[in-house]
Amino acid sequence: MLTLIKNGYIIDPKAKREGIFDILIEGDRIKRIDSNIIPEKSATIIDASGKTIMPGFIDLHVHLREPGYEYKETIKTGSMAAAAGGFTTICPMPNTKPATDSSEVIRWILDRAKQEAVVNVLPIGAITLGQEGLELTNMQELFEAGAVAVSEDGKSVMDTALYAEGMKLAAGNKLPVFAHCEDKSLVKSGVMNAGKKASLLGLAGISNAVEDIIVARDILLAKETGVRLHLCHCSTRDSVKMISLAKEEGIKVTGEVCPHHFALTDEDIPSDDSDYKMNPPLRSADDVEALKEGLRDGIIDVIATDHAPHSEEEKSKSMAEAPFGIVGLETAFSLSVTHLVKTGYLTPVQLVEKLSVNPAKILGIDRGSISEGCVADLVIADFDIEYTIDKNSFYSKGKNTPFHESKVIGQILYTFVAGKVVYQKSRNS
Ligand SMILES: NC(=O)N[C@@H](CC(=O)O)C(=O)O
Ligand SMILES: [Zn+2]
Ligand SMILES: [Zn+2]
Repeated sequence: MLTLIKNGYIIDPKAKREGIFDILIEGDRIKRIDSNIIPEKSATIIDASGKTIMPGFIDLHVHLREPGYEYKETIKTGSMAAAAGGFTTICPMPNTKPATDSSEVIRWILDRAKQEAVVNVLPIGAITLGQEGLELTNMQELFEAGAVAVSEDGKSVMDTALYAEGMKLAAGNKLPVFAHCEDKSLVKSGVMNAGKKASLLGLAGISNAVEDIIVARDILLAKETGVRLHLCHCSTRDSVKMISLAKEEGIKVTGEVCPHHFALTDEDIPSDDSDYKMNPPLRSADDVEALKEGLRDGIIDVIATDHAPHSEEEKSKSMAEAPFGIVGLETAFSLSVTHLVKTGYLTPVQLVEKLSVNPAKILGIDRGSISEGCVADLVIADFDIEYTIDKNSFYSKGKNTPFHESKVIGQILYTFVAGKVVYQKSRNS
């Protein structure tokens, strides 16, 4: 099986290739990259003139909800949403039911993904049993079963001594720790950023200190234990500052920002609407500016979605009652192009670094490039097309997004995983 993608503009920072080329795909691999390829055998031809070709995106932070919460999302539907968003590899967090805290659950997810997923699924194991914060998981067992990282996402490990022990075990097994930073004792009943807007809406606030205190703690623990620390969904100016300081000191820390945190501020929350409720919350304009500058300056390494689907019934409740989380896989690229590339914060090359090259590096996987001989995980996108986001067109079961009917720029046209088209934009979407 041959596929020839003609005249696309390749952006591949890892291979230092940028320009218009043809790509010949044979089976699951990239066979040739050159100008004007004429295949020996008959090939399916895709005209990519005027379009951009990038290595497939890698999302370090998704919630696929399986096992246990299949009414919110399944590995199958989550993977289809990923494909539609240009993501060819996704890492599901362990807050499932049961939690991903044993080799059995890791193997079950991998098995299910092999049968049903249209993209690569690399699971993240829990740090404590049942994510209860009391007893560490067997990280060697998780690693051997296929976990690519450990995390307690959904909450922090609040017992600092236990966490330090966990970090040492993770480091010993070459597993990075993906940290959700939230001091539970400070949150109380908070549902949105503490500030003027929260007071105006009469809702309880979540201060920046809730995140910043644990970011500081976790960086210090990483310094002491030598673990590779990846900070999930950073939302505050001080998180960016602390990551910058830690990097200057040579501590092995990386940072991630989610599209909603750079696309919206707390002032954009129109009313008591739980489609604007996520953890951490939408922050102030000053924080948003710091996140965008952090991305621009290379302090923030990764854009990840924290795709967190919930049912319509759950999200029809008020801010105070509904669960935290919004979907993100199908809007991440457009929001990034609209709010980072078109506004001059990131070049398209830097965007590919944040969405593909750096995540691959953090996972230590052989992805994030489209060179000859590589597995053909790639996307074809249009950086200039304008469209209106429609949540009803999502492949995800979750429709919980604050971006429904938002006008954005940039769209995914094709997604290839191992040489196969797993998503193709239909003419009227
Ligand atoms: N981000 C969220 O608001 N929710 C996530 C949990 C998490 O990422 O902490 C979820 O699992 O729903
Ligand atoms: Zn989290
Ligand atoms: Zn999460």
